[in-house]
Amino acid sequence: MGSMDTSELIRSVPTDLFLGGEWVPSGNRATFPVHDPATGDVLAEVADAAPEDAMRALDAAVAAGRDWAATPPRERAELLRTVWSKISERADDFALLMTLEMGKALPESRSEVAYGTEFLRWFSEEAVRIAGRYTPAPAGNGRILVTKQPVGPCLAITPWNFPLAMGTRKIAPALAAGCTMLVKPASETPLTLLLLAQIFAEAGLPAGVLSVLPTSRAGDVTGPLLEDPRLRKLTFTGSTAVGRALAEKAGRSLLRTSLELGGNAPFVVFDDADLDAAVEGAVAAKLRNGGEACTAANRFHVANSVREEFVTKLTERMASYRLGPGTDPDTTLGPLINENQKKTVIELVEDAVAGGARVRLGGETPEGPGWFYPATVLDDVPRSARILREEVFGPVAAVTGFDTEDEAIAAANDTEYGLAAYIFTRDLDRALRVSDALESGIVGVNRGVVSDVAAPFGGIKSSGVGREGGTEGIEEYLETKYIALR
Ligand SMILES: NC(=O)c1ccc[n+]([C@@H]2O[C@H](COP(=O)([O-])OP(=O)(O)OC[C@H]3O[C@@H](n4cnc5c(N)ncnc54)[C@H](O)[C@@H]3O)[C@@H](O)[C@H]2O)c1
Ligand SMILES: O=CCCC(=O)O
Repeated sequence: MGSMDTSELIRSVPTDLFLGGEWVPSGNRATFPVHDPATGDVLAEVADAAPEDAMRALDAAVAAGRDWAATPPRERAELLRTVWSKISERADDFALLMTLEMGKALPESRSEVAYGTEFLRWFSEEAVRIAGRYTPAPAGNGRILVTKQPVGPCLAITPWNFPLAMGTRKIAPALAAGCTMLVKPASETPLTLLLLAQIFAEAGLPAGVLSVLPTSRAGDVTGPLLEDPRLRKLTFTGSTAVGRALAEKAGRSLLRTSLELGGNAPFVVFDDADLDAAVEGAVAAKLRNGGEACTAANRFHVANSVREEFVTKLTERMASYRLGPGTDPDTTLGPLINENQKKTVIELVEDAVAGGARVRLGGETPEGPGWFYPATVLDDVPRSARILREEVFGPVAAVTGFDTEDEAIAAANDTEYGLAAYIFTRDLDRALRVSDALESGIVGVNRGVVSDVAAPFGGIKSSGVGREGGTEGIEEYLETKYIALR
């Protein structure tokens, strides 16, 4: 199928609930609007799932669970592979849809399609490699058989910033492992996962294995699920505040829980770094996804001896980014997701500047509709500035200086978060020493993009629990069973 234009695409994307394998039309039920961040206009009205819908979806997931778990891994793998190939054929439609509902520039959306679909292919390959072990008991009185079984029905709650990838990174390993899944997409960007559900249905996914439940009442809809003993796992990606609240609820039911939460990534440039490479890495780490990535470099700690040169070059590179509607072919930086996010970015910049930070680029909000904010560089950011502690989730680079390696490590670790960190140095010993000392789940050494479907992605401290992707990702959906043999 060829690519569609905007109105054709929006008309063709499902806006109903995908409940247990069936499309449930909005009918008399309420709908909620999805906005275009470039204009603030309503793009589509989507059926608003109610708590009863979620319970029906769970009934269906439980009913389908046994058969899906017993489906040969090769068949589960082939289904994921078919969906991977169907999305790849419709890559342009997925990219345009994400740009429309999330705002990011089209090249960013295209990268996300490539990244997001790859989880389907990767986990189609992992589905057939779920292994256990068989060993003699040390006392010689028996044998130990260890097997892996699917966890059971799972609930996934996903954010708006990567509307496809944050869904496929959960759905693909869950289905590969033999679990059934209910997904609640972010209310800002439900359309992408509804289109994905349509493709799963076309590919022949059995009823009940996957449900997609857009809703404007996230807490009301997911609350009863978390209390239902038939649900066996919660996997959440989103803010630390919401993750914490959900973990408390999940804890009451002792649910298996994976949390991919907020970040506050440090980007450390040592005096021996290749500065041009560091600037390229910095631009990627900062402006990928318009700065709205949990891995986004938030704080740039730069050796004072090279700081001025680094900041001058960074400013030059970030100035070349063109702010505009994501659908405009000349745009390299799209709008932020919504008014609230724009307010947060403005507030954090104002706070830093009030404390003495120097604006080297941007810092002024353009007039007109849409939630635009320009690429911004702040230097001399004071230690007290909120932007050094809070995730800005926008195209703002906050730079501070350091003199010694210990000082750089201490500054980098001075945060409650621990998702990604970046270091630039030509000294291998230093790279390994500092990587060991950084309190983060991921370290990028001389590179500004760390995400890879084949690598375990996840954080420590307030950035979460568990890993997605890699060979580790499927383990999150598997229980270990020990069978004691005589
Ligand atoms: N670590 C990661 O892999 C990762 C990836 C992407 C985004 N994030 C983080 O996500 C945040 C941005 O995403 P966001 O604004 O969508 O986060 P958010 O926490 O506001 O929302 C995430 C999801 O949780 C839902 N939600 C909100 N309140 C809820 C409640 N009371 N009960 C149940 N569900 C609820 C939302 O509707 C959405 O689907 C950032 O902090 C970012 O760092 C982390
Ligand atoms: O926003 C966080 C996810 C980013 C990624 O997976 O690369």
